[in-house]
Amino acid sequence: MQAIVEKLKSTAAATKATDIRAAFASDPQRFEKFSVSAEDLTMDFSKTAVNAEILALLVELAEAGGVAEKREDMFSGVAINFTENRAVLHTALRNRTNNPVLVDGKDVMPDVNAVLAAMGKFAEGIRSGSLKGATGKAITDVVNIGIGGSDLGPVMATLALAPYHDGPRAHFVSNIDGAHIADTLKLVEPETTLFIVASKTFTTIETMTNAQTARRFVADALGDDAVQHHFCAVSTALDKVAAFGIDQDRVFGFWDWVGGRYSIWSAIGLPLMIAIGPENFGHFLDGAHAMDTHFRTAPTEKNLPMLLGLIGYYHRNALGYPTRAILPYDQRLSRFPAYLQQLDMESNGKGVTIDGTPVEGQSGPVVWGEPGTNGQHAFYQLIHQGTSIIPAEFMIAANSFEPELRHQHDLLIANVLAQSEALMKGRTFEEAKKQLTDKGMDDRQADFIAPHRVFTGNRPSITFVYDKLTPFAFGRLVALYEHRVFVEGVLFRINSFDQWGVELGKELATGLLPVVEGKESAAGHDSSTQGLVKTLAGLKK
Ligand SMILES: O=P(O)(O)OC[C@H]1O[C@](O)(CO)[C@@H](O)[C@@H]1O
Repeated sequence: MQAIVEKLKSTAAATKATDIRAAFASDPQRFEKFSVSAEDLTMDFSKTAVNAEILALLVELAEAGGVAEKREDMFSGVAINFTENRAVLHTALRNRTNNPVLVDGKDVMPDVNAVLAAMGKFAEGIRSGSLKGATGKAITDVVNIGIGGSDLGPVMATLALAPYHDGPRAHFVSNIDGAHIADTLKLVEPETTLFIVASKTFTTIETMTNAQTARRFVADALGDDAVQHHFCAVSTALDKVAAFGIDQDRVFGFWDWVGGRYSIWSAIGLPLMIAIGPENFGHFLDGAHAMDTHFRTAPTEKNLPMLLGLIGYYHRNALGYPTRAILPYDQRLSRFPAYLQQLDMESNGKGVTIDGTPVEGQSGPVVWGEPGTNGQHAFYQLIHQGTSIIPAEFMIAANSFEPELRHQHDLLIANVLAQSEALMKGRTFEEAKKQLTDKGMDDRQADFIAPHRVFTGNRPSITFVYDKLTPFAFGRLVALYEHRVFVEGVLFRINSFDQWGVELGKELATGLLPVVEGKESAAGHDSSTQGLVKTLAGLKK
């Protein structure tokens, strides 16, 4: 692998691959050569430092890394999450062909389908008003209580598919900060609210604490007996849910082979299903399944997740770019960057390979972003003229849900195209100076000002274009990014499916609570922690 990385570096230098502007100038066919489509979804990577030689090396890299073999291991239920001895089968949750998927010799599809059917029945009951609250009133508000993968997927997806939202209002509470649940409870009435307690493990302190607060909210207003009518749960830990006191017929299970950050396709998607209905939820699964099939069958040079992952790896390890910006030109994808932060950084933010040795080179980049055009008026300055190169990933639909505002959508499209063009082309000193002198500035002053108006250009971006953000298109987009993370993880030679890096802080927080509450001394903690405990205690009212 390292040999191919070295070859990528030397080839990029020898072929001047990073001079993207020159590549466009010399090849009018560049877009045709370096873009791929699957149905209405097109990925344009012509504005990256890729040329025929680099592409050939990336294909070689995928082969050397054994990506195709690992991909089959994942789809066929091999326990590739070896540190937890688990298969990784979120793809089974959207396996719309229903072909058997075996885990330890047992087909998981009957269970998957049974939970999906139970979710559908429950969601329809809430949506139609046949499942009522304790006082006989229909449910008008659903509050999902979860964190990480038990929150980010549902909240991001419910927002993304807002045009399909015809069920009760949806709210999401995640933070242990009491402000989050307090502000949410002000918006809802106990009699007409359903709380979904969503936790894979059913031990997460944030979720359990918020769930207890919500339970008091219902019990104080309507009595203890009412609680069962206003709660349901989603978890893999059915025994723990029973101990919380939620009725068995209001519990929707999933399995340890579904990672938290890959769980939106499971019963964790219940708030989304209640919001948009089971049929649209099914289209969302269909879209992901279409991407799974594409990922599994398309040749590497035409395979969207493969190319996205290979270019991501190339950016990180051959070109040394430390971050990437996710820039959806779609307000409804405003939480997509946050969702991808967990998906990507919790999966690939590791420093140890599957052999237990340090990662050679770099693993996952910092992922960040905001929707356009808001980002343009905030941090794009740095992307265009800063000293770090930040590969940008743009996404835009050809059609919006507001045909009456077509002129606004055309403006949005013009903006996204302008950004990728500006990043690639830039503006030379001569061009900048001419603009100034054309406006009447004298030569000396123009020489002084022009350097500040130079854009180096050659800044890479990938643009995704699709028809419209339907449930199908959205499911396909999320699955595309999941598989990209997979491809990069294989190339980094890490286990993308555990998350031990979140444990230490959790353990220390548990130990620090009695110290913060003043029940135990801070002795034994470092002097900074002791000092902060003391300062906070001094301010405590
Ligand atoms: O669904 P749970 O078990 O409450 O976990 C929530 C989140 O916490 C994490 O374990 C990280 O702390 C995530 O991986 C997970 O999505």
